[in-house]
Amino acid sequence: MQPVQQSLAFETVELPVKIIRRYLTEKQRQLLLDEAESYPYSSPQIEVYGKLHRIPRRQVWLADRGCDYRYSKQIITASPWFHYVAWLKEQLNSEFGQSYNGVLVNHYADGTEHMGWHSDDEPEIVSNSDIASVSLGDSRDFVLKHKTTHQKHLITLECGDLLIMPAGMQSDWLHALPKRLKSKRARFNFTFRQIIPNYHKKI
Ligand SMILES: O=C(O)CCC(=O)C(=O)O
Ligand SMILES: [Fe+2]
Repeated sequence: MQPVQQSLAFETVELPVKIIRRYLTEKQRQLLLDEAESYPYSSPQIEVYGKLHRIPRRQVWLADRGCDYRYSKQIITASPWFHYVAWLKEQLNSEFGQSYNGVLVNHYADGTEHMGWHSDDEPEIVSNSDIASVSLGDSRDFVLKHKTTHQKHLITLECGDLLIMPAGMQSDWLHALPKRLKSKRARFNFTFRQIIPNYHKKI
């Protein structure tokens, strides 16, 4: 038989991030989901154009002692690590040659909860470190937008997926987790970061 001639022209799109689908096994997903139900979350108020608003999700910052984080003009003190998330941090550090010392865990109760456009470019993040993002629970769309060309990418993140945002991409790209009103289930996201210890300590 004659080989079929490929007549379609395929465009290859270079993403600014790397995705590893189903990085966590079913068992690991379950253990981490069960643990994440009991983290000490809160929904702090943040100032947007001079007005205070509660963030539209719950979050907690788990990190090594002294690795406090500043989020929208507020210092978030580190809460201690939990067993499975600490295991995952060690796993990522050894597999990807990183030195993560903190993780921001976001809990979105359903598709009404979301996160607006931003870059993870706080000055306490070690500049040559990647950010590793692990998703659990319901699938949600994650969007990227280039700051000058406005080029956009949409990636549906599913339970157990790992997304790597390489060092340097935050200066060119914004990202967001938009509302998805059809989503009725909860989603957890873990963004592992490397922070300069004691950055916010007054001398
Ligand atoms: O929930 C997500 O996938 C995005 C989280 C995020 O961008 C962040 O924590 O900075
Ligand atoms: Fe982010």
